[in-house]
Amino acid sequence: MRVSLMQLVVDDAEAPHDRWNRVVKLVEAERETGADLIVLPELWVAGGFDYKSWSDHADPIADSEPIAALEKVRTHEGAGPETWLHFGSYVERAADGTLYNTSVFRGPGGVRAEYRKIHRFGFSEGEATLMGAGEELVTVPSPWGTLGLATCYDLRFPELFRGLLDRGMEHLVISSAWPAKRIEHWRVLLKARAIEDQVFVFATNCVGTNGGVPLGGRSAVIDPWGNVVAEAGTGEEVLRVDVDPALVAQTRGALPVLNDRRLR
Ligand SMILES: O=C(O)CCC(=O)C(=O)O
Repeated sequence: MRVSLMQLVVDDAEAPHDRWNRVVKLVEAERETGADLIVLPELWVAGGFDYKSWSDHADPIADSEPIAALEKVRTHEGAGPETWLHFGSYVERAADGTLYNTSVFRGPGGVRAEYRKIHRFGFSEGEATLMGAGEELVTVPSPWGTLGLATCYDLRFPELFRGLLDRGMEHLVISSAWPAKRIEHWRVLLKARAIEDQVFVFATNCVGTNGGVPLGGRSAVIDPWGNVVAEAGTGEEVLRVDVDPALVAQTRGALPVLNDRRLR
């Protein structure tokens, strides 16, 4: 399984429209490398910390221009072959007007999943006041095993991942806009989730300064034993990694700690 984590610059100096046009070309080039799964970061169109602009860049998922443009890339304009693509998250405007931080996932044969971020970051501002909270855990069946979806701040809430585990998660896909200031938390928690749930972790972050907040990069692939298979730096880059999904079952067989869970 070849995974491409696209660590994007999401900077105040670039207009969202220019950014998504640029990223569509990057994803097209990445598709040509033979990636099985491409993963983009959180809120990379509007910017994870540019709260004030969120409403200007919000759409129902079905009406989003950037998502439609990427869907064309993903499907070779409908002519196939189709790539598996985690579009990252988007400011979704729901039918009742509520905004959500929604991850959009598409795969061949009509695989579609949307995950509304459950834990909103910001305490008394930002997401916590401007967006609705998702309520549903989302897993996606794939040829490589069941993928669990999570977004950024969710990483701090281990019970979410136990819930995904109970729904069959074998690989965790996380899309983020995690600040540089707390990047050591990110690195430790990614490893913790891989070790405690015995999953591959595919985690894509942003870089650049958004809404005045420097973002930390360090996108990473962690194996189910907790080894860092690959880690990005602090600039724009694609982390392109081949992994063996069978390592999840091997790890769970060699160290069957999940069988000893008592509290559910
Ligand atoms: O938990 C953190 O430190 C960062 C979370 C965050 O930036 C987010 O969820 O957007």
